[in-house]
Amino acid sequence: MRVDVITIFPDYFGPLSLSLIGKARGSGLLDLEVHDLRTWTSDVHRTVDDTPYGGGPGMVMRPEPWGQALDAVGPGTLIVPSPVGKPFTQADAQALASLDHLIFACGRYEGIDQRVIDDAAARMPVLEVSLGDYVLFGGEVAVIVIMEAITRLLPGVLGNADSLTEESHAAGLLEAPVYTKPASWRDRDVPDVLRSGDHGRIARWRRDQSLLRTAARRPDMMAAYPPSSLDKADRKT
Ligand SMILES: COc1ccc(Cn2ccc3ccc(-c4cc(N)[nH]n4)cc32)cc1
Repeated sequence: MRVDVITIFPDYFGPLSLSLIGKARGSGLLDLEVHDLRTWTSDVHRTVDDTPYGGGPGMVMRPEPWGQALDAVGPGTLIVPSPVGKPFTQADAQALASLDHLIFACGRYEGIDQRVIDDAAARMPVLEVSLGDYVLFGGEVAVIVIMEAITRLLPGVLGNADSLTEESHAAGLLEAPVYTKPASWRDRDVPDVLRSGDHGRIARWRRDQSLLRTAARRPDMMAAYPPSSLDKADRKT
């Protein structure tokens, strides 16, 4: 997978050289390049922002540098983190993980001139995505989160591919609690079922825990939970 990131803060992406993403880059599974948007400015001050038409607080990112940057690195699938974007989901991560070329546009200030998005959409798929109902300073942190969600789905990145097949978020539920040694810690014991060796019982316990957690913490996920995936044992009689 080829990924181009365009930003005015390239140093924000140091974390993408670490851990499993760093290994994926080193092994060639992920070909990632970070570009400084100011590369495509032409004035002595390398200006990337200007005052908003119609007035209002803050500054807006100018269209010219963005247009030239996207011309240079595109075409590909353009992902623009934004407070007004579609909520980013695991399904989105799975869909994006199957693509060949992603381009991330990291906005700052009050955002990017809308004409940049409209012009790009005329020649490549564009997704404006939100990470949640809170406001960040810019798109960089969102890109790091999205890149983690996508990269862990790339074949060969996670040593234990089972982690993905059993992932409950992909199945529409929250994960069950996890435990490791010691069996007893500060007078708190690991649930006996997890030490029973009875894999069928363990699977049912984990499923029940996932359903309980999802019902308690994410009624929205519970409401959307596909009844077709309920085992007979889970169906309400
Ligand atoms: C319209 O009001 C605002 C517009 C922009 C901003 C700051 N800002 C600039 C670019 C940018 C990119 C993504 C995000 C973001 C994404 C999520 N889920 N929260 N915040 C924030 C961003 C603040 C407020």
